[in-house]
Amino acid sequence: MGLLHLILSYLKPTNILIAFLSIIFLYIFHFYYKHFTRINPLPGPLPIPLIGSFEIFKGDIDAWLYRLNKEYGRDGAYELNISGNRQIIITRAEYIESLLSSSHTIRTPNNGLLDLFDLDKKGLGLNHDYNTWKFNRHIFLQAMMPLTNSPKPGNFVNILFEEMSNYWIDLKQKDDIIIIDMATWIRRFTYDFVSLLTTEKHANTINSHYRKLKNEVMTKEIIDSEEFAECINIFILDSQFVFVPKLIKDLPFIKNRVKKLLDNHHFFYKRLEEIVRSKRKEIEKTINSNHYDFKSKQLDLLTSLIITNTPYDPQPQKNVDPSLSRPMTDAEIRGVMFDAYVAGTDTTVNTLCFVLYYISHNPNVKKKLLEEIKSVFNDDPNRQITIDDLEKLNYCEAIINETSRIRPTVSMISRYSYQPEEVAGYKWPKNTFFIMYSRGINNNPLHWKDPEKFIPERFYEPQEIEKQHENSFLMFGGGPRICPGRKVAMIELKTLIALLYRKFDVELVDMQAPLNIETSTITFCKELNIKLIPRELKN
Ligand code: HEM
Repeated sequence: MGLLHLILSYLKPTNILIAFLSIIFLYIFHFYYKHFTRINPLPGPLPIPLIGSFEIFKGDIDAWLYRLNKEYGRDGAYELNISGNRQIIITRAEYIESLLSSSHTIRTPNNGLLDLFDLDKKGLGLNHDYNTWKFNRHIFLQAMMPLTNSPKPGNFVNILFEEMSNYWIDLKQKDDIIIIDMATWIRRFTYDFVSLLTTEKHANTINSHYRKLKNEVMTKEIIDSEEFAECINIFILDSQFVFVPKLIKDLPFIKNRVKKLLDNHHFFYKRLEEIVRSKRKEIEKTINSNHYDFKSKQLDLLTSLIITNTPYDPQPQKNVDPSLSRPMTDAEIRGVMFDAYVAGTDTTVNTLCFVLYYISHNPNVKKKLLEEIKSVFNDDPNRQITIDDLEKLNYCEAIINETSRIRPTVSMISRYSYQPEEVAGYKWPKNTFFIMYSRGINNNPLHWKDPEKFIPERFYEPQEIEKQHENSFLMFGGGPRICPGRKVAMIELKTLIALLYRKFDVELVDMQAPLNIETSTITFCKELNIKLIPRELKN
């Protein structure tokens, strides 16, 4: 009692203030001492204690990284401090070889708020736990493969495009010109596409957007779909808040953003759980009716995820690691479904918007694309596009690649090392966080001649392809965590581009306007106003 009394009698406001300032001073001293004595100092901006840099909260992180790339990235590596964590940014193809090897399976350290969002050991994209990631990835690939090799993804694109383009035609303005915000329409398109791919249920968000523009009545089902699609958008736009250090999550300007993201996330998970439960019931009903035939049917992704490694699995795996041979639980399925929606929607939307932007600014490229489309569909410009057609659309694919080289939607691909190793000519201790800055690598003049020029021939002419450094183009990442949706994405994009240019003449409304973008974890096209003129009405 006596000691406590003594301490309290000393606790005057000035003493508290001095103690507080001393702690802050010690923290700052320790922070900069660690910074200036760090191993392998690389060039980069001076960090601010705790925060690292305010730029991360300001919007377009990629524009900032690209500026830093020009200032500090000359030798192929620079460094940043984001939210108190040192990050090594690699901007040269030859330095990322080891990061793409099989020993690199972890994308992020387990810090920030991953556990609060129940993402630390769930799904694929943000899962940092090797064993759960390995199991999820194995089952996801097993479920995805038959779907990717089937005509289904292409058929879904044909069906949805038919629906969407009919709405566009109905929205024609004077002189038969249609003006639309392509980013908004395609965002709905990809959401309906992923819904069909994963559950074979039409989510009707293309329809809801049309109804909204026409001021038509919305059904409850359509409003529900809209809400679900919107929560994907919210997550993608604000996802950097998942990485906020726990220590600062309650600061005034961060707390509300974290809360909003968390509420959105709970809603997202709840809806995914309902989708999984309802599909499971549907499957059980089919099994109980004794009319099931999972072998001859091309299954949707969710059905495959549910029945893999059960007695109803149409393609049971032989000689697999026993830890991979059990069925998934509903929580595990929810985790990978979350990834299919988050990783499989906006990446495609943004890539498509960037493709349209670059084609419009390069009339020679557009001419060559139209010639290719004409040569493939000369027989019938209105028929469905098939897998065989896609194999002939090589220039179209080269345009997609060149667009993703110059303006990737995923520009930061991270790896976290759990063992010491050599990267970019330096020996790094374990627990180092690396970012393969794909926009920097894709635009590095050491790998690409005139990198700022849009030249799809780089990916079309065999002699040009031969010249490329193996890792100088990172559209889908690489190594064990390479994008598992890359084939589906290419099918979706090629089919969509061919359908669009076959049916419409496509022009930008404002040729002077730069791309309207913002980067959180991916670069997001906020709006792209396009003028469409139905082809049969031209000339
Ligand atoms: C143009 C479209 C797309 C682009 C540019 C893209 C790009 C990427 C990139 C760069 C990565 C990181 C790879 C790495 O770390 O090495 C990734 C991961 C991933 N992507 Fe895609 N992606 C696209 C479409 C899709 C689609 C359609 C799906 C699924 C339906 C998908 C599902 C995933 C998943 C689940 C991961 C995490 C994989 C893991 O951590 O194991 N992506 N994607």
